[in-house]
Amino acid sequence: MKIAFIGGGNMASALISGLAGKFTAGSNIHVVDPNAGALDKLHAAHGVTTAGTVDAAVAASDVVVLSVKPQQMRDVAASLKQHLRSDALVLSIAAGIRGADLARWLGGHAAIVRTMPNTPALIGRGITGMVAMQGVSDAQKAAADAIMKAVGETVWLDDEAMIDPVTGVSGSGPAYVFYFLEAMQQAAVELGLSAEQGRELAVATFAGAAELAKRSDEPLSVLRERVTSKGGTTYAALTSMEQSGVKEAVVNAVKAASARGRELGEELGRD
Ligand SMILES: NC(=O)C1=CN([C@@H]2O[C@H](COP(=O)(O)OP(=O)(O)OC[C@H]3O[C@@H](n4cnc5c(N)ncnc54)[C@H](OP(=O)(O)O)[C@@H]3O)[C@@H](O)[C@H]2O)C=CC1
Ligand SMILES: O=C(O)[C@@H]1CCC=N1
Repeated sequence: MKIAFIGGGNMASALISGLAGKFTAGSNIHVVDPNAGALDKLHAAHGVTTAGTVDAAVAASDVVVLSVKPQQMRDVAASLKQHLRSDALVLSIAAGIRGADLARWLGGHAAIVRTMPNTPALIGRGITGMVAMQGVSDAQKAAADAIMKAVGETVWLDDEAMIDPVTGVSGSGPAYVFYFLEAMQQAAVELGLSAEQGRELAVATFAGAAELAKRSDEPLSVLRERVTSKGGTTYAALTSMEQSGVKEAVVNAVKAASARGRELGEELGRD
């Protein structure tokens, strides 16, 4: 399977790192991006072929992943449409951009799967929300699933509108985790530990707790309560978080990301 990426930035690089040499040989992956330095790095790391603009290798690809910023998508689609094979599967990873708009910009191309991956794909631990537009065959749906499963888990959605909530939870989610880790590290340092110790303790705690939650069938609240001894240290911390409105702030943040996804689609889809 030949896969072309249009846009070789952060998320494309994470996907390519997860796919090259595992799902398919790096030489089966072609990356188009105007930044020569980024292309050189991807070529050196994974043996992918590269180009500065859409070219014949894109036209020869079975799958074309659209991995430019949402604001760049309309122009990219316009420059891509005359090169796109009618049977090529298009995977869009862009936040917001609606399938119908993309199909129109691509001159009525039918086979489009909208996806919302996340950067842990880099280490095969991503999770991708996916929705197939009408016109995607079962074989193409299976191919899209196989590509994204090669870099982690997949969750298929029936309703395209649900891709915005997925963006809010898991697409943007790694940034919230890193933000929380930064706060835990800062607290560790303020309490006298070194930055390295703070990072090690915080990261191991997050990874361990997340893995425990993944392997458990119990409600998350039960797992939390097991850490929380009556009148103890965790109780003191959680009471402080409640008083500071941490849960509400997180809920509002996820909703803000989801709303921004919907807004981007509306803004950028307008003719
Ligand atoms: N980062 C993430 O965690 C996630 C991102 N996404 C989605 O992935 C997409 C890319 O995001 P991200 O990787 O963060 O963004 P980046 O800006 O890192 O990557 C986009 C790349 O596309 C390049 N580009 C611009 N115009 C063209 C063109 N005409 N042809 C080919 N390449 C072009 C950009 O170059 P230049 O910088 O010079 O413009 C840049 O290198 C977005 O749509 C985003 O919504 C989805 C899930 C998670
Ligand atoms: O911040 C963004 O818009 C992209 C989409 C999800 C993660 N990063």
